[in-house]
Amino acid sequence: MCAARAPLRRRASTPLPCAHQNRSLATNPIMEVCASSQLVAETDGSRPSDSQDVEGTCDGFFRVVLLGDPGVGKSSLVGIFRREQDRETAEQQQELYQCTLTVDGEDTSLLLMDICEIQKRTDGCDSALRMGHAYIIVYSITDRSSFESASELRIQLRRTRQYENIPIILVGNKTDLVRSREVSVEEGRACAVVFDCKFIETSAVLQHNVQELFEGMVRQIRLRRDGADPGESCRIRSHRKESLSKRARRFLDRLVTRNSKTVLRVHSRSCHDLSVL
Ligand SMILES: Nc1nc2c(ncn2[C@@H]2O[C@H](COP(=O)(O)OP(=O)(O)OP(=O)(O)O)[C@@H](O)[C@H]2O)c(=O)[nH]1
Repeated sequence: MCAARAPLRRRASTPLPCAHQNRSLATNPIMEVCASSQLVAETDGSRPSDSQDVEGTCDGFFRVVLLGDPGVGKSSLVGIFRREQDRETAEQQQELYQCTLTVDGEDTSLLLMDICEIQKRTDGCDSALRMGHAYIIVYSITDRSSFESASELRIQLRRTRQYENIPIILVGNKTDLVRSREVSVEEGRACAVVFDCKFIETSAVLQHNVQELFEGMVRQIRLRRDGADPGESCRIRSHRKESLSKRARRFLDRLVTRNSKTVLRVHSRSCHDLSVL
């Protein structure tokens, strides 16, 4: 069904497809990509056109930005697309990777961007939140504070891209560390429902559900690209806009004050099914 093809693999040291020549680690990779991006939202918050939700790609690449606390496994998830020899000669900061996935018989090229840590030092993730066609927000199931950070990131993203229906997948990584689990599957799912995004748990170390994650992301991108009824999509968006902030804030408050034995009762809807909107 889905196969990662090696030839389009990207290393941070190789040129980006759209005129990002002369890149060095001393420069800011996000700003370089942003500079040529047709997708970057105006800094005054003006509304980008609907067609920019998942179109306007850079040379046919969909920019998928990975966000999340340090150490949750972003590089490890992206690293699964690296070939073995690349890992051996890995530079310290390889944050951009191209890969082409064949999903349901169609190729889709992704530019995976694990760059938030670098960006945090300069503008607190702001440009990373503006430039992605799609987002993967990662937390570690063994680290509750990373789960809370993921929720905060979702709110920030919502604020920054409020008029856009961008694909977002919340990822609970490190499921192999069963005994150290601090965040239950139900909490992850509940968070995704409240925050109106998709959800999956992975183990980068065991490569469990990693392919499903990236396949799912490709499907989410295509579902928006092929969007059925733009009118309906607009209505859904405006409804979401009205209610999400309040729901999200309430959920975060409950997270912070929750008793560890309390079960968050939120119906799962279809947040675990990455092949539907
Ligand atoms: N057991 C286990 N360890 C993992 C998993 N994913 C990542 N790790 C480990 O967690 C540590 C941090 O992983 P990274 O991939 O560097 O995390 P990161 O989110 O990219 O961290 P920053 O680069 O600091 O933002 C490494 O020691 C990884 O080997 C996983 O699924 N299971």
